[in-house]
Amino acid sequence: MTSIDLARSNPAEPGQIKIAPGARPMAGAGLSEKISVRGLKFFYGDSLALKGVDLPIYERKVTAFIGPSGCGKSTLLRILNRMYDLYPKQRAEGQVLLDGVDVLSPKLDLNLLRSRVGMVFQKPTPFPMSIYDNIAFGIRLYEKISKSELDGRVEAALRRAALWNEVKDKLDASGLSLSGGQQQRLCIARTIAVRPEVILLDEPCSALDPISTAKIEELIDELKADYTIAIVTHNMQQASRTSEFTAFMYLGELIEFGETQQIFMSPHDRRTQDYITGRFG
Ligand SMILES: Nc1ncnc2c1ncn2[C@@H]1O[C@H](COP(=O)(O)OP(=O)(O)OP(=O)(O)O)[C@@H](O)[C@H]1O
Repeated sequence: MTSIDLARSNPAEPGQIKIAPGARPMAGAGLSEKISVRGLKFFYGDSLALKGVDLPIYERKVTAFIGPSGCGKSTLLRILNRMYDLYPKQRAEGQVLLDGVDVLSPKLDLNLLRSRVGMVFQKPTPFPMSIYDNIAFGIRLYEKISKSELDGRVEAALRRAALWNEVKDKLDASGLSLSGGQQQRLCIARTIAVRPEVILLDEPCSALDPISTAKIEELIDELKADYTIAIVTHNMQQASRTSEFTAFMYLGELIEFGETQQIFMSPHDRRTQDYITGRFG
C-alpha cells in the first residue's frame, strides 16, 4: 500500500498530516530517498517555525515546496544545508538524513555539506568578480587543480547552465554586468561547478522576466537527470511544470506531500485545494 492509498483509506482530520511520516509514495518504483526529513522542528529564538515535519526528498527528482507566505518553505530549505547555522539563536531539532547521515549533527563538516548541497537564492547573487572567477572561486575552495583543468570545469559549468554561448567571449567581464536572468544562470553554474549532489532553489525566478524564467525552468528540467533538486516557489504553474513531487505547507506544518500531479489534480486536504485554486495565500 502506498502512502497515497494510505491517505485514501484513512482520511485525516483537519490539522493532521495526511501521509504517514516517512512514507514513500510510489515505493518500489525505483525511487531512492536522497534526503529524509524526520520530526523536524525549527526555532527562531523562542518562536517555533516548523512544528515537526516528515518528508522524503527523492534522488534525481524535483520536489517543490509550496504554501502561503510565512508557512516555513524557506526555513525548511535553509535547514537542508545548515544555512541557518550562520545566524545566532536559530536551531533545528529532529533529523535530516542525507544518504543516511544526519546533517544536523554538530560534528558535521559544514563546508563539505555545502559542497554536496548547493543553494541558489531568490535574488541573483554573483560575487563582485569576473564571470570566470565566479565559477572558479568555489572550485578553488574545494580542489587543487591545474589551470587547464580549471578552464575546462568553468566551461563545463557554464555550458550546463546554458550560459556559455552568451558569455564565452567575455569571461573577464564582471558577473554583475550580466542581466538578471544571466546572473541567476551564473549562480546556478557556480553551484554546479563544485559538483553537488543536491541543489536547493529558493524562489529562483521571482526576480526574473518570463523569458529568463522559462530558461531557468528548462535548465531545471535538464539538471534533474543528474541532481536532486528542491525548489521553493510561489508560482503554482512553475511547481506543476518543474516538479515530480510537491510538499504543501501551512503554518509550519507539512499538510500534504505527494506526486505533483496528484497534489494538483486531486489533493486530499481541503487546505491544499484552497491554496492551489487561489482561495487563500
Ligand atoms: N530571521 C527570522 N527571525 C524570526 N522569525 C523568522 C525569521 N525568518 C522567518 N521567520 C518566521 O518563520 C516563519 C516561516 O518563515 P519562512 O520565511 O520560512 O516562510 P516562507 O513560507 O518561506 O515565506 P515566504 O513565502 O513569504 O518567503 C514565519 O512565521 C516567519 O515570520
